[in-house]
Amino acid sequence: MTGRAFSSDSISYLTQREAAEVDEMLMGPAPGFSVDQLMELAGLSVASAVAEVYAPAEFNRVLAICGPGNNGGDGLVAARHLRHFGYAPAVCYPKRAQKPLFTGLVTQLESLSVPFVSVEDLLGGELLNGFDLVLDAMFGFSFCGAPRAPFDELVRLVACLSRDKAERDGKSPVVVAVDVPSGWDVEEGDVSGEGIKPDMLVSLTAPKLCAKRFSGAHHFLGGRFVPPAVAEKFNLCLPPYPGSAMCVRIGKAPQVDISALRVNYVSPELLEEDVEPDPMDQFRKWFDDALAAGIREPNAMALSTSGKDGKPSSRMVLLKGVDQDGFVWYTNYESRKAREISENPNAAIMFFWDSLNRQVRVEGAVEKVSKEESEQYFYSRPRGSQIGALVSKQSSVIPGRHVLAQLYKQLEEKFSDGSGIPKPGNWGGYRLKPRLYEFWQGQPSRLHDRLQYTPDETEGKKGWRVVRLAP
Ligand SMILES: NC(=O)C1=CN([C@@H]2O[C@H](COP(=O)(O)OP(=O)(O)OC[C@H]3O[C@@H](n4cnc5c(N)ncnc54)[C@H](OP(=O)(O)O)[C@@H]3O)[C@@H](O)[C@H]2O)[C@@H](O)CC1
Ligand SMILES: Cc1cc2nc3c(=O)[nH]c(=O)nc-3n(C[C@H](O)[C@H](O)[C@H](O)COP(=O)(O)O)c2cc1C
Ligand SMILES: Cc1ncc(COP(=O)(O)O)c(C=O)c1O
Ligand SMILES: [K+]
Repeated sequence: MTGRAFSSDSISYLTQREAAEVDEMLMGPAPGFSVDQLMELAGLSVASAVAEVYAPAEFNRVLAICGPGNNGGDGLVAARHLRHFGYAPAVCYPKRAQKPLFTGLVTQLESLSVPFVSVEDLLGGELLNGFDLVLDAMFGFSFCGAPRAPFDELVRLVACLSRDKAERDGKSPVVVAVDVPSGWDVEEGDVSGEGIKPDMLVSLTAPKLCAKRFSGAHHFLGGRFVPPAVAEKFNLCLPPYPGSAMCVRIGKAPQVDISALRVNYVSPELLEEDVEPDPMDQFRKWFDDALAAGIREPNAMALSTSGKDGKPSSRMVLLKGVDQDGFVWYTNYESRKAREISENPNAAIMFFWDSLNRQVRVEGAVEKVSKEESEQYFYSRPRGSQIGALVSKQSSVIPGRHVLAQLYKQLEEKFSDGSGIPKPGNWGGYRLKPRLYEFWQGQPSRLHDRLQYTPDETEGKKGWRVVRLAP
């Protein structure tokens, strides 16, 4: 019934030879990829990984240093995607490959007005300090020996950069290595001690052995194109990519200073004259915005209740209906929340729509929905969830997961003829009838917009009064 989480200890690392063999197979008769395809996906995954860690607002000026082989090609592709992501990349590409694939990549960058800088420009002065991020795409898994000119100087320059970081003013660029940190032995790592010391490594296809020696903060895997046949042939154990992501973090979780975690919200102004007179209409508008923004489960809301002891408790529930009478969700009528609601009908719900910088608070009294309404919803649920509702004595203490699995199996067998699963008597909906709403939208310097609605009656006509609250 359940899958086990991927353990980063079990991930495969490739020798230099295996890396070349995987490459060869990928471009062999089956699966028959072209180098252009793989390079495009590799470069896109590098750009995605960079964007996941280093936001364009803070790390805007990127220098991609590109080598003579395919690692350099990945750098050219990544620079193009970074440009589209809102970065301002420049490229240093001293030994240009003459194949159409590479000349095309250069033309594409030129057509985006991405500047090319020379080695002399970089070596000559402080130019490197003008960048926020250096992308090392000099050498990948075919590197061997010591870097030859002009890359010897470039590797030295980037290596100094990372080495001296502690002594500089903290403004020197971060370094992101593509597949293999340049100057490193593909298997043994930085044996000469003269390789670069990246802050981030994006391994492609599968990490190479040298990645075991990587001690920077961020290790990602990209190159989401390995078909099962190739993975099986090379016995590759690779982590799953989340959702539609082009990259996945494979290193340790980043160390962060929790107190420094903050986002400066920037949104359009939320003005009194722009909101709907009826807060339910305003809620629907914002809910539609949340749907359009692709927020996962925009109907997830925090529900706070408190029983007769006055001690509040909160949990998430899913909004399953909204109409002029209020907000509906479904649950177990013998759960903790149900007990608290039976003792005190006053409750609060809250939505937070992260990518929109929006929060909605609603307060009011709660009552059960009719049995018919609960039944109608119950029978619309997936069969598994219906059985789940029968299985779970919500909020009661149970000895272990096995109890749930056992009962689930029994009930599955009991109803294996496909007959309808009856709604348990202790399962149903609640409706919160609003008497207060607050629409919050995040703004810079914590000077957020807050518009609060409370019921109002003017000249016998029922409506809502809107006031602005200090943030
Ligand atoms: N399926 C995959 O795996 C995918 C792989 N992809 C990417 O391809 C990368 C491998 O590319 P690659 O084979 O072209 O080799 P790479 O490492 O770029 O360098 C070779 C060049 O460097 C040169 N060179 C070597 N040593 C040198 C030295 N000491 N000093 C100076 N130069 C030296 C060498 O010149 P040569 O020695 O032949 O004269 C040659 O020109 C891989 O890491 C990944 O990024 C993705 O695009 C897609 C999927
Ligand atoms: C996103 C999300 C949605 C949830 N939706 C519901 C729901 O609609 N109904 C429900 O009973 N529990 C839901 N749960 C589980 C509750 O948070 C909670 O664990 C459960 O209702 C027991 O709470 P209680 O012991 O306070 O009554 C959800 C949890 C999450 C994270
Ligand atoms: C225990 C429980 N009941 C009910 C729900 C409500 O959602 P659905 O009816 O879609 O299962 C959830 C959602 O997470 C839940 O966890
Ligand atoms: K590299």
